[in-house]
Amino acid sequence: MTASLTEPDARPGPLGLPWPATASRTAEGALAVGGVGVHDLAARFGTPLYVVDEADMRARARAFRDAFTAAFADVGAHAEVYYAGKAFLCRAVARWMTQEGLRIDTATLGELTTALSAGVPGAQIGLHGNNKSDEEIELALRSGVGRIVLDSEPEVTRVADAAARLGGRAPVMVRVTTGVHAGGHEFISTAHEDQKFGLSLHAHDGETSPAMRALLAVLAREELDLVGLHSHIGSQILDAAGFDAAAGAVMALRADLAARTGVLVGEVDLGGGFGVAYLPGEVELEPERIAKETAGAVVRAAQETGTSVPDVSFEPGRSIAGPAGLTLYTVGTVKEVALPATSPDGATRLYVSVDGGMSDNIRTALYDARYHAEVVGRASRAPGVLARVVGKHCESGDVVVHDVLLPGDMRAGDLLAVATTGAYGRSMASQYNLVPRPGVVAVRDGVATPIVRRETVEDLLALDLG
Ligand SMILES: Cc1ncc(COP(=O)(O)O)c(C=O)c1O
Ligand SMILES: N[C@@H](CCCC[NH3+])C(=O)O
Repeated sequence: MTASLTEPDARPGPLGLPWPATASRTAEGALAVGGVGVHDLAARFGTPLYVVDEADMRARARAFRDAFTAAFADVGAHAEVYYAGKAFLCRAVARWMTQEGLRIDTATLGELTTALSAGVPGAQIGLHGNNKSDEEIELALRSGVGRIVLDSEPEVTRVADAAARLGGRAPVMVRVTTGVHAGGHEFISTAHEDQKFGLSLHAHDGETSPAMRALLAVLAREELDLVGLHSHIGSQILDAAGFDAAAGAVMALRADLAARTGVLVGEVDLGGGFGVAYLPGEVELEPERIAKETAGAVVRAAQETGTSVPDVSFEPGRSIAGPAGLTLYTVGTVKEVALPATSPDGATRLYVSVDGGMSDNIRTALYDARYHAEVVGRASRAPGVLARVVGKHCESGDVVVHDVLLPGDMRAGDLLAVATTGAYGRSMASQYNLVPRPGVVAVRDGVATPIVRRETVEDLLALDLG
């Protein structure tokens, strides 16, 4: 049993983290988000349903933009924030982010096309990807994206050749692996990163690192404009120290390139990865704190390397979308399961099955992620019992919430919400067991607006060519 288990609390009033900012309990004990009650949402749109608190998501985007702009203006530099679309992207979200002054980071043809189709100007879009297709590179170039982040040496040639074919130039960044791998509370420094992204700063031949080789190759191609260096160290990071180390490593590479070639790269992107609160009592990495700490780190690195402070950019995804979203489910089977006598969790566990599962939230199965859930359709005075929220899939690992205290009087038909599912929920959803993916509804000022349609079994059959 985890230490973070808290007694279910259905008292009226605002809920606070990990719930969306506008979430509150009505006097009857039901949850409302964005001024819309969960019974209305379930009746109008069905369950499972992803619900996004639009005001919260916009406010989070603004908070990062404002914090980075202010912290870097203080040290004479310009900062841009790219919303990482992989967390959750649809046209409405792309428009919200653009209206709040953010740019959009994309990583595939689908994300790039969605951002463009929302009306985001190409110049405000970045394209990532460790295995970009020709189609992705060409669309990026044709739509005039602000930057293509190169992830390997062959890609230098591929993007330059594509630009030459199209008769234009390509603004590029080079993504480096700094040896800092961060995630959760931990970060470990390693000389090599045994993973697929980016170009190592470590010189295997003792002379020129893959990152430096790629940079020299970029400078040798007249179709390429080297606009920046890029580093992304991990995700769900709650400590600024990893960014400090990464900034130092990237700034050292920037100084080294300048010493070798006279080219001082204008921008450094330190990626995303800012952690959020998934459970009651957890804290998130505050925008002001991470902005001030990274600005300090970049200035220190500039002083140490005797170079100017570059412009910077960041790519938060989870910290903008995650806490603004929840998933609403209807409870089905409720089963009390006897635990082995040796179990530290007590005599029984209540298995609460919901009408979705690992197809709408794979993070629990994939990363052993922890979530918080509450009964949100009613108040209950029943004492909390140790429960596990599971889905409807044919898999014993189909768990949505490992451990949570739920009222002992849980029953079929109850509405249950899982908090902090706004990032990497819908965007990583599957149709496992031919379960159609849930839709997404934005709630704001008492109005619910569907922004992604729920799939139907007919949609699935339409893909099936018989
Ligand atoms: C290159 C890059 N940028 C940004 C992000 C967004 O990360 P997060 O959602 O943790 O902020 C990721 C994902 O980890 C990424 O790979
Ligand atoms: N999808 C992951 C994060 C990966 C971020 C992409 N580089 C998650 O749900 O936590």
